[in-house]
Amino acid sequence: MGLPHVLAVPYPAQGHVIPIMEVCHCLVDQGFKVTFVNTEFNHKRLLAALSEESTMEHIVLVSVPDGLGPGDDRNDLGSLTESLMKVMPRCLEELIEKSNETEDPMTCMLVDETMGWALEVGRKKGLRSAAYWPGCAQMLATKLSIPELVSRGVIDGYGKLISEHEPFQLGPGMPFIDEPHLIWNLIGDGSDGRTKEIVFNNIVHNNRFIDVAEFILCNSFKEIEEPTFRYNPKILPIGPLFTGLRPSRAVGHFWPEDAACLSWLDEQQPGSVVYVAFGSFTIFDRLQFQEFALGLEATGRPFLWVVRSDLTDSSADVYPDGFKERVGDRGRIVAWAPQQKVLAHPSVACFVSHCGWNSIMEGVKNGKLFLCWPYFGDHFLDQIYICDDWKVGLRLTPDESGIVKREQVKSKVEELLSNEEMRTRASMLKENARQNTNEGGASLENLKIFMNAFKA
Ligand SMILES: O=c1ccn([C@@H]2O[C@H](COP(=O)(O)OP(=O)(O)O[C@H]3O[C@H](CO)[C@@H](O)[C@H](O)[C@H]3O)[C@@H](O)[C@H]2O)c(=O)[nH]1
Repeated sequence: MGLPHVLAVPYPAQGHVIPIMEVCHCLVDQGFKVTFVNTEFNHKRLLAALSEESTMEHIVLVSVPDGLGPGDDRNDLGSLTESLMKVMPRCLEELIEKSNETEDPMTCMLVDETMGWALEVGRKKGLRSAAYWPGCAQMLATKLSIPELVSRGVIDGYGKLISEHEPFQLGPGMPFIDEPHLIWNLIGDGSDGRTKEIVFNNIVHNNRFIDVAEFILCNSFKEIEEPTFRYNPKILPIGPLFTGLRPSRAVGHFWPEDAACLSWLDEQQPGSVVYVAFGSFTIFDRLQFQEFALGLEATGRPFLWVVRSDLTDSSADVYPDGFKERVGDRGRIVAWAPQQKVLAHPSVACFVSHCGWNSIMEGVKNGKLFLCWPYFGDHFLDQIYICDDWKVGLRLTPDESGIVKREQVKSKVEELLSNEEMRTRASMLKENARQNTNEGGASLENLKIFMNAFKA
């Protein structure tokens, strides 16, 4: 008999490809072969960003079209989602059929929950499957509870809160959710004003297939979302994921990592550096970007700042006059960092973050404090967890002109770094995270249950 063979299908976004790739490395360690499907667009980026040292042993990278044209906006998540649903099912079927002619035919699928329809492809082709959700469990539980919320009279059949100004709780102890925090309202409304509707309909559509999945996995752990795991025990936490720390494992970056910043971190004092990164989607306008730069300068602290090539809406040199000369070697700016390694570095004191869930898990497992600056989507809910529930971070809040001013950046960094209670709580979370992924830990046990089942 051939190797157990997984077809891994992430949603085509950086925050989805990385964690699914991490799970795939765990599967490879357990003797699985993996075929990892990217869209053609992302496949090219991923190959171009691979470093020479990193390996993808037993992971075969393949690509399929996303159905969009060469110049189309792939950050328009509504049209991307719609297009994928049209073109990808047939491509996946073909991949499965082709593998049936090899020594190791595909035996199971690991599907991004956002693309639940792919579970149906697997079912038709006789594959076992697991769904993976890269955000917080609470958000997944909300998505899966749409029929319950409709029958409880909380939302209508279009996802609108019936009592608009009354936040609701999905289950006891879970965070309160109001209209703007419903996941289908979080992504904006795209250029044609249809994104909310597309996302809501897509969730309802996906929910029809979730029962096909034998496992629903997510990158979280028991202690940080206990009420949610009680409310929906089908959601199995396997986090925080950790492959990104193994030196030679490629985790699927879309941009080449600037590894030299690790040597720069080695030269800094322990617990001194402000690390700033806003994930793969966030965009700043020029004015806010400059104001923030001046805020970092005003902290007087060493900082490592990820400025992606597309972080600002301006192609010109956007830094304030004389900024780079004034901060000199105290400030290190990179286009893409090896973030997991950066957050594990003892020189890093805190993380100024957009609150993407992967970034949060990476910060939490390293005991870091957060300065939260949510951008869109789940970031606002994640911020509530950090600041109000776990109490390991503070908010950066735009003033009445919609700008986070430099004085606020400076004062919040100081307030954060002088807060001993927060530091103690962050260390406790780090310890919880470690226990979960150590031998005998709940997350590791869940991961093993899933892997052993699919190996059989
Ligand atoms: O310089 C960098 C910056 C980021 N990363 C990595 O990129 C990933 C970014 O993921 P995340 O922090 O979740 O942010 P987004 O890329 O914005 O992720 C999208 O996907 C996530 C999972 O669904 C959601 O939680 C976010 O809201 C959504 O924006 C993380 O693994 C980071 O380690 C790097 O390696 N280097």
